[in-house]
Order: sequence, then structure tokens, then C-alpha cells
Amino acid sequence: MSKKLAIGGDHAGFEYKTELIKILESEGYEVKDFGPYTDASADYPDYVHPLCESIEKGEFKQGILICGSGNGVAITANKHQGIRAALCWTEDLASLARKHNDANVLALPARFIPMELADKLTEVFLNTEFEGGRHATRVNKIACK
Ligand SMILES: O=C(CO)[C@H](O)[C@H](O)[C@H](O)COP(=O)(O)O
Repeated sequence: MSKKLAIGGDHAGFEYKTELIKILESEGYEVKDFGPYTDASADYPDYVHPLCESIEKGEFKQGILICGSGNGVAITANKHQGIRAALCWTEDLASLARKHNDANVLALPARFIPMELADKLTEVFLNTEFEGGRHATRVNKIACK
């Protein structure tokens, strides 16, 4: 799996995003931060759309999006045909998002999980492979175009 990664969110995810970038870079990931760059109130679509377009263009294989509940970023990301964003709050969900759904974006709910769990979910997501097989048949039927 590529060590290049896209990350973004909104003000509610800013602190976790900052922490995750530090951790990921210390692990050798090249992380592009799509913002926001402060914790001032921000509109997550302004950051989510550019990140998703970048993944759709092939500049990144995977991304992490963080907002308060994770729903705003996930809903926005999943408007993109090339994006499969999964909102995860347990390790099993993060693992299944990769194994069964080939999710390419992890959506994290910063206001509902501790930072240590956000880190763990990210690790599981980035280190779990898609199982393919029957799941590939289904995943190939997701996009609408
Ligand atoms: O969009 C969201 C809900 O799905 C995110 O959780 C946002 O971070 C949240 O709505 C931000 O709320 P705030 O009151 O503007 O801080």
C-alpha cells in the first residue's frame, strides 16, 4: 500500500487531524493536509471535495476525513463516484470497511471517540487489505455512472 495519504476535515476534527499527521509522518507516510489549517469554524465540503477529487485523479489512493460526528465528511465524500467513505468508530468497522467495501476514505467522528482510538482505527484501516471475491462483485456495482 502506498505511503502517500490525504487528510482533511473541519474545525471539529482539526486537533485530531494535527495529531494524526504527526503520528503518520513519524511512521513514514507522506501526508497532504487539505485543511482546514486552524480550529476556526469551517465548512467541511470546502475541504472534502478537493481531497476527494485528488483521490479520483489518482494522486492519492486513500484519505482520512475528520469532523465532529464523521457524518458531514462521509456524506460529502460519498457524493463522489470514485469515493467509498466509511464512518468508523470500532476496530471491526475499520477492518470490514477495507475487507468488504474496499473503502478508500476513512471518516472519523472526533467528538465521539478518544484520540487513541482515532489513531488505532487509522492504523487498522491503512493496514487491512480488500478481500475481493464476492465483495468485488458488489463493490463494482456501487458507482452510479
Ligand atoms: O457535519 C457534521 C455533522 O455531521 C460535523 O460533525 C461538524 O463537525 C459539526 O456539524 C460542526 O458543528 P459546529 O457546531 O459548527 O462546531
